[in-house]
Amino acid sequence: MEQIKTDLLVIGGGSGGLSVAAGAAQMGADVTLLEGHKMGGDCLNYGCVPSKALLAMAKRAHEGSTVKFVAAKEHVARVIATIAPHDSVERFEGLGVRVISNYGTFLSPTEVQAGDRVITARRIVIATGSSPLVPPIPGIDSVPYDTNETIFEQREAPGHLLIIGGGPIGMEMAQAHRRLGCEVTVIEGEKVLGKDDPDAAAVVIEALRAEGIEIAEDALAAEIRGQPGAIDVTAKDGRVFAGTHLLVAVGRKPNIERLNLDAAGIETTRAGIKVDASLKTSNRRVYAIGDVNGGLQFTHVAGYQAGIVIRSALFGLPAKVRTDHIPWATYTDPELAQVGLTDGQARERHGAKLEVARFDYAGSDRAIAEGRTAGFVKVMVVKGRPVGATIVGHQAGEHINLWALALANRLKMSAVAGMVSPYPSLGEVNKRAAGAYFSPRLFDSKGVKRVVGLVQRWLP
Ligand SMILES: Cc1cc2nc3c(=O)[nH]c(=O)nc-3n(C[C@H](O)[C@H](O)[C@H](O)COP(=O)(O)OP(=O)(O)OC[C@H]3O[C@@H](n4cnc5c(N)ncnc54)[C@H](O)[C@@H]3O)c2cc1C
Ligand SMILES: NC(=O)c1ccc[n+]([C@@H]2O[C@H](COP(=O)([O-])OP(=O)(O)OC[C@H]3O[C@@H](n4cnc5c(N)ncnc54)[C@H](O)[C@@H]3O)[C@@H](O)[C@H]2O)c1
Repeated sequence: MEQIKTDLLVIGGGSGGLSVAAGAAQMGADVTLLEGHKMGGDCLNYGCVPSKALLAMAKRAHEGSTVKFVAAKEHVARVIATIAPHDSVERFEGLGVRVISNYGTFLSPTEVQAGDRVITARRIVIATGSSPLVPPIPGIDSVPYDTNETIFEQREAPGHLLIIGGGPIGMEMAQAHRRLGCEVTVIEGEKVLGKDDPDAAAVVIEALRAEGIEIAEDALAAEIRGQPGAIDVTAKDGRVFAGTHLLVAVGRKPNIERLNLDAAGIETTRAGIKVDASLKTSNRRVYAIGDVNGGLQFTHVAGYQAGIVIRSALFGLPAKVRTDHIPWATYTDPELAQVGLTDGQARERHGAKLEVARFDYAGSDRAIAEGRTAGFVKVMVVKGRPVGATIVGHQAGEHINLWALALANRLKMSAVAGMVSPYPSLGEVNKRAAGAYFSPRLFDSKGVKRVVGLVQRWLP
């Protein structure tokens, strides 16, 4: 066995692991990175990148271009190949990282084996991500099915795609496939996009239904029967959904099987590896970031957590994660984006102190000009500061950036209201929402009217 001593060992070369490795190596640490499968992890190979590339082709088809299903999939492969060099072994070796293309397994609290090498590290970061959860629904193994790990490889268009799960993966894939000419049925056990504001989710659901997607809620998949090309999913309440192909998108499970965490004294919960606010596991020299710790499962969260670990592991500085400023977006058309608390969560937390400012896309001249009037901005405000924002509508994922900035820096509503937005930009919806917060104070106030009356009497 070859023995390696390193400052920082990173296990997993996806969104989180690559961010830690690149940052730490460029700051002068001796860094070793283990990746057992594909550099770039889920986001590049089976997640964000292929899903957005497929949605982009689907959008073109929806707008009238002729897009063959196979051509859309080739576009997906090209996009991955274009981005891949950025996450490649070569690039990371160029940054000074020792990359080992193998899976890591703990031998002890400070040693990890990868193939025929044993690595001892001062600090270890676990960033092994998550995998699709495939629940043991009776009959599931009797039919072929896809997950996010296989669907982007399929070159043949499904005639009728059944999707179990109406979360972000289910809804993005539903719209992409529908727009590329497939029949699509979404079978959701509870509520579609259930982690989001229900009024906002309703806007997405209505738009997708209008495009011909069948969406069934409160339809927990309980049994699957059939054969290749003819699949039936039966819901708990007896409803039967028939299709030709099946996609399972019902959530994630943490990638911990290969790690032998017991040998390292690392505790887990059902969601993933247990971490404290500084992302340390129950073994104080080991951190866990990204999907594997079972928190919010997004690429930008893995990247944010990488920064926290660098601060703590490289500089020995105290660093704690925040979650109150984390945004997310579902890239259906219309998009749905959130940062901070939803209306429901804010009401529960702040009660009567909560004020909700709302502006509808229908009031935006640009949205009218573009024919994109479905949607709204809702801002949850407590004592003059936003504590959450929900946007559903055209480019909501872009517009949420402003509120992400406001929440990250604890800005006041007056900061957004004081911004001058170019007219007629769609982003003006944010300023108008801030305006909606102040307008009752300005226009419905007897005090303001009295002051204006007085001043007008005395002004020359
Ligand atoms: C279809 C889909 C669409 C998505 N879209 C978005 C989106 O639009 N925006 C967004 O923010 N997020 C999106 N996500 C979520 C995003 O992909 C994840 O949150 C992100 O990839 C998590 O990063 P990570 O570093 O934790 O894990 P990953 O990126 O998955 O990386 C983990 C890596 O660790 C490797 N590994 C596992 N075990 C070991 C081991 N023992 N030793 C060595 N290596 C190991 C794996 O091979 C993998 O490469 C999407 C996910 C899916 C599935
Ligand atoms: N745009 C984005 O940022 C984006 C896109 C895709 C995925 N992601 C990330 O990946 C994660 C996983 O996505 P996901 O959509 O798989 O998971 P999810 O947990 O968000 O949604 C899964 C859905 O499946 C439903 N479900 C579970 N069991 C069921 C059953 N037996 N029958 C019918 N429905 C059932 C659940 O009620 C839930 O609504 C997301 O939470 C998110 O963190 C992000």
